[in-house]
Amino acid sequence: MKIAFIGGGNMATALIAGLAGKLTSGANIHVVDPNADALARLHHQFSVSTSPTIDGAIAAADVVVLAVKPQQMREVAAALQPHLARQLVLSIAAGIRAADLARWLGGYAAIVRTMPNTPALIGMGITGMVATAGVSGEQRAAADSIMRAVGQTVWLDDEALIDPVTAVSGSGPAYVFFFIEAMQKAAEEMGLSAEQGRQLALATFAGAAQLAVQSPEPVTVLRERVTSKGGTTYAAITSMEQSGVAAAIGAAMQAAAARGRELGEQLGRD
Ligand SMILES: NC(=O)C1=CN([C@@H]2O[C@H](COP(=O)(O)OP(=O)(O)OC[C@H]3O[C@@H](n4cnc5c(N)ncnc54)[C@H](OP(=O)(O)O)[C@@H]3O)[C@@H](O)[C@H]2O)C=CC1
Ligand SMILES: O=C(O)[C@@H]1CCC=N1
Repeated sequence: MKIAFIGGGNMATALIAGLAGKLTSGANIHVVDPNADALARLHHQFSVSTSPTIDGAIAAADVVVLAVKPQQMREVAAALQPHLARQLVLSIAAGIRAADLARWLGGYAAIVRTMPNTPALIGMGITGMVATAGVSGEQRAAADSIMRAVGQTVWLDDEALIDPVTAVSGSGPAYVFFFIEAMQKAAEEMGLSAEQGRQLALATFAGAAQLAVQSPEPVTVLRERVTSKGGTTYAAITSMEQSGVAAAIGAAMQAAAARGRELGEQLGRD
C-alpha cells in the first residue's frame, strides 16, 4: 500500500514510525511538508520519500493522510484537489467535518475521518474512525489496516462522536503526562530524587494501566483494593474528592470536545 502524508509533524511522525516496516516499507511512504528539517528527519529515520509541496507523487498513492493543523486544512485541500482521482483521503484533523473537507476537495467523496493518538509511535495508539458514504468497503478496510498497524481502532456510526473521542483518547495522552508530571514534582518535593520520582511514577502508571487492561474486574474494584480503610490511599482519595479532581477532569474533557466542535464550526464556515 502506498501512503502519502500531507504534513509531517508530531502526529504524522508517530503514525509513520508505527507504520514503516510494519504495514508497509518507508519506500512506500511519501511525506509533503514545507519544513525542510522535518522532511530530512523523516527521510533519515524511515527512508520515506519527501517533497516540500503537493506534487505528482500524490497520484501514485492509495491513501492520502491529511495531517496538517485544522487551520491549514482548507488551503491544503485546494492544492490537493487536482491530484485526486481514486485515492482514499484519511483525515486526522481535530474538528474538521468530513462534509466541509469534501466540499473543499471539490466534492471528493472517499473520505475517512479519524482521531488517532501519539502512542501510535510505539504501536499502542487507539483511533476513532468514521467513514463517509463515498468510501468503498476496500477503502474502509485499508483505513482500518493503517490504523491497526499502530494500535487499536474504534469505528463510529455517528461523526459527532469524533469530538468526544478527541476528548478521551486524542488529547488523553496529554492528561496522563500532566498527571505524571504532577506526581514527579510532588515526589521530589517529598525528598525523592528526580530519577526516583520518574521511575516510581512511570512504573505505577504502566503497571496500573496493564492491571486494568488484563483484569476482568472494573477499575472501581481495583481502586478499592488499593484503598485500605483508614489508610494512606483513603487519605489521598479523600483529598482528591475534596479538591474536586473528578469534576475537573470531566470539565477538561468537555472543554476539549467543545473546542473540537468550535473548530469544526469556525473553520467550516463558507
Ligand atoms: N498531536 C496529536 O497528538 C494529535 C494531532 N491530531 C491532528 O493531527 C494534525 C496535525 O497535528 P500535529 O502533528 O500535532 O501538528 P504539527 O504542527 O506538529 O504538524 C503539522 C505539520 O504540517 C506542516 N504544514 C503546514 N502547512 C502545510 C502544507 N501546506 N502542506 C503540508 N504540510 C504543511 C507543518 O509545518 P509548519 O510547522 O512549518 O507549519 C507541520 O510540520 C492536526 O490536525 C491535529 O488536530 C490528531 C490526533 C492527535
Ligand atoms: O490538541 C489538539 O488539538 C490535537 C488533537 C488531539 C490531540 N492533539
